[in-house]
Parts: sequence; structure tokens; C-alpha cells
Amino acid sequence: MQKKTILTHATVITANDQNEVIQDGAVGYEGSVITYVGPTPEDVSGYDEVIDLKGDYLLPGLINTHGHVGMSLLRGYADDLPLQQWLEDKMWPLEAQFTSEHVKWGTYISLIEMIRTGTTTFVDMYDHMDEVAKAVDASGMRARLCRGMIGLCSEEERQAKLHDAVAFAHDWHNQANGRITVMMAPHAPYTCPPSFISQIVEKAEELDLPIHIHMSETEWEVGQNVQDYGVRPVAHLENLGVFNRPTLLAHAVHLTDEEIDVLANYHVKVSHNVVSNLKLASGVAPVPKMLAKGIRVSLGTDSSASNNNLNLFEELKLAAILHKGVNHDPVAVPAEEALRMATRYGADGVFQPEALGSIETGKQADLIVLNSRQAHFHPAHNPVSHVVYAANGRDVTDTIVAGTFVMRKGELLTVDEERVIFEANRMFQMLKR
Ligand SMILES: CSC[C@H]1O[C@@H](n2cnc3c(O)ncnc32)[C@H](O)[C@@H]1O
Ligand SMILES: [Zn+2]
Repeated sequence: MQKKTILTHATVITANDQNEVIQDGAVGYEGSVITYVGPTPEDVSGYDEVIDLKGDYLLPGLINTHGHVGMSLLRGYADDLPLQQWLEDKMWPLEAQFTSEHVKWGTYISLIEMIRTGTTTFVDMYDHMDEVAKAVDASGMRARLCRGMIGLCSEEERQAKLHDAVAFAHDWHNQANGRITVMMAPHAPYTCPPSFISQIVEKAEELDLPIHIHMSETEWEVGQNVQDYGVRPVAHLENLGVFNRPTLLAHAVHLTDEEIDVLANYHVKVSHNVVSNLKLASGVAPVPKMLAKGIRVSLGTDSSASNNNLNLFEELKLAAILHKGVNHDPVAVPAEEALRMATRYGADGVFQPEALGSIETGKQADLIVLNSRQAHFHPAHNPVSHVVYAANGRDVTDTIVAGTFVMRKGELLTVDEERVIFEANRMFQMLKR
């Protein structure tokens, strides 16, 4: 018998098709699955556990669709640089020294940040992915994980990376009670020779997995692609058959209108990494145009080394306001749409729209609670507006994944925060800089 829990007297922001907000609402779940969404019932005697949320906001957990959690170990190590210099001179030399221990503690630091700021599902692309998967499993989080493959190496090393990615998929896809799923991830068109990308696509087909790749992040990348292959990145990846698989693109900053049409026709998903794109001076993605064409644009943080935190509430607010400013259009990315980017479209981005992204019966009980008894949530007449424009990650008091609390009343239940902070500092000190 599965445990039956009901959260009562909440302001339920469902993020469903009707953008329904239920005052004095309740959400019941059995095991990991939501079984009731509606007004708080008079009779809750059928539930094993009844938690009175006293008017707090109850939302679907946020979904972070692009990042590199191990890189939190490099937070603040290299700021104020453009992407290529940041990668080549700063990140890659330190990452070359990373062992699985570095990735383990970098991952745990990230998991703490995400749990504390209301992310319940994240996408990750990195190396030493067994450590990431083990930490996700132990923490109770949900993740779509990929062994990132950079092809700027010998053919032998490329094949070893591909072998590693396939083994990782065999070991971890649909594990941790389905909380861990996998994708195949060529790092980017400028770091992977075409033949390597084709091989990865072939493996993704064999394993029936989606593709996750960085694309068109900088102007330099687009120019380099034209110089090397005679076409821009979208046509290049289309020619290599990438978009014949379900695909999640990270960034997609530099796109023409025609390229947006191509991505829309293939139902390609996009992760918008607004803070990282601004900090690395990469540019501003044409999000309103993509959304207008029906592209599912979700939110990603990228890593703490280019962000410099994993608090998705910052992406949520910035996505809602930045595009208004740059397009001189106050209705660009309205609050409801921004919230969908952090929830519903995130579920599309991880290819699990039927299970995640909104509070609806039959979906997973991935839920977060925000303390509504704070000045910045009042007057209390427009909860969605408050969540998008006034809230911040520190408002999150409870985080529930698959029906299990991973944070309750601000206390982490699955991760030893003090130990993680100690180990992360120790691992960083061991790196040669
Ligand atoms: C081995 S896959 C992960 C690889 O990606 C690098 N990375 C981190 N952030 C970005 C970004 O914004 N664009 C491109 N590549 C990025 C990271 O340093 C890892 O080497
Ligand atoms: Zn990235």
C-alpha cells in the first residue's frame, strides 16, 4: 500500500492549461502520483498524512533544462570573460584535473542549491556521470543526465567517450524509480567533428534516446561553422540528422527567422540560459520569436561557473523582463508564459510532458512550497505575478520529488550540507591554478 498524503489550505498554482490558481486548495498524492487537485476537502480522513500549508503557495517543481552540476566547484574562479576564452583558458585546464571526487562534491553543492531554490528536475551534461547519477539517486532529485562528449581529441579517445556514454545509458536510463533518465550529448558543433556527431546520433537511435547539444551560443561559433562547413549550425545539425531525433538545444542565441522555422518544424526544444548568455556576453536569444512559432523554450542555468548560481527563480524573472526591454514590448513573455517556461515547457524539454511540469492528477508529485507570509507577496491578489516578478529562491520552504520531501521547512533531508561545503572547498583547493 502506498502512503497517501494531502497538502491542504494552499494557494495552488497549477500551471495547467487554464493557468488555474486554486485558493484554499489541496493536492493529494499516493506514493509518487498526484491523485487529487481541488478545494481543500472537509473530510481528509482517507489520508495517512495531512499537512496544512496555511495559505502558502504550492507550485509544480521547477525544471532546469541545461547545466553542468560538477562545475559548481569552479564558481567564481573565472568571471568576466567571453565564452571561448573562458572555456579554453580557464575551464578546460581545471576540468582536465577533475577526478570523480571533484565531480561528486561539485554535484552535491549543486543539488543543495537546486533543492533549496525549488528545482525538482534538472538536465546535466558532463563527465564522470556515474557520480552525478549516484548523487541524484541518493538525494531524491529527478534528472535527465548525459555524458557530454567533446571531440577535440584523438579518434581513440572519441570512441572511448562514446563507449562511456552508451554504458552510462545502459546503467542509468530509467533508474532510481524512473527519476533518472538519459540523453546522448555531443558537446557542440564546434567541438565535435561531423562524423562523430553522426555516430552519436546513430547510437541515440539504437538506444531510443534524445539528443542534447549546445548550439549557436555565440557569433564566433556561427562564423566558425560557416568557415568550416559552409553552413550555419542549424543547417549543419539538420544535415547530420540530429533533428530527426528528439532534440534539446542549449542556448540557440544566434538564429535567423528561417532557422527558427526549421527548429519549429522539427519540434526541437530549446533551453534558454539567459543569465549565462548575459554574463559570457554571448547575446540575447530570440525567445519571443521562438515562442510565437510554437517552440518549447524552457529555462536553464548553465553552470555555476558562468551564472554564478543555480537559482532558477533568477532565470524566471529575467526571462520575463529582459525580452520586454530588448524588444520594447511590455507584453513579450508575460508572467504566465514565463512560469510555463520554468515548468510545462521544461517538462517538454526533458521529454516527459505527460508526467511533469504541472499540478494535475496522474502527474508526478514534484512540488514546491513558497512561504506566502512575507511582505513581498502582498497585497495577495495575483500569485502568478508574485512568483514571477517578486519571488526569489529563498522563499522556498519545502521541496517534494516523486511524493517524497527532500526539504521540509527549510531543512534538507537527504544531503549533509555542512559536509558537502567542507568537501567542495577541500576539492577546489587541490586543483592546480
Ligand atoms: C564535457 S561536456 C561539458 C563541457 O561543457 C563546457 N561548458 C560549460 N558551459 C558551457 C557553455 O556555456 N558553452 C559551451 N560549453 C560549456 C564545460 O566546461 C565542459 O567542458
Ligand atoms: Zn552548457
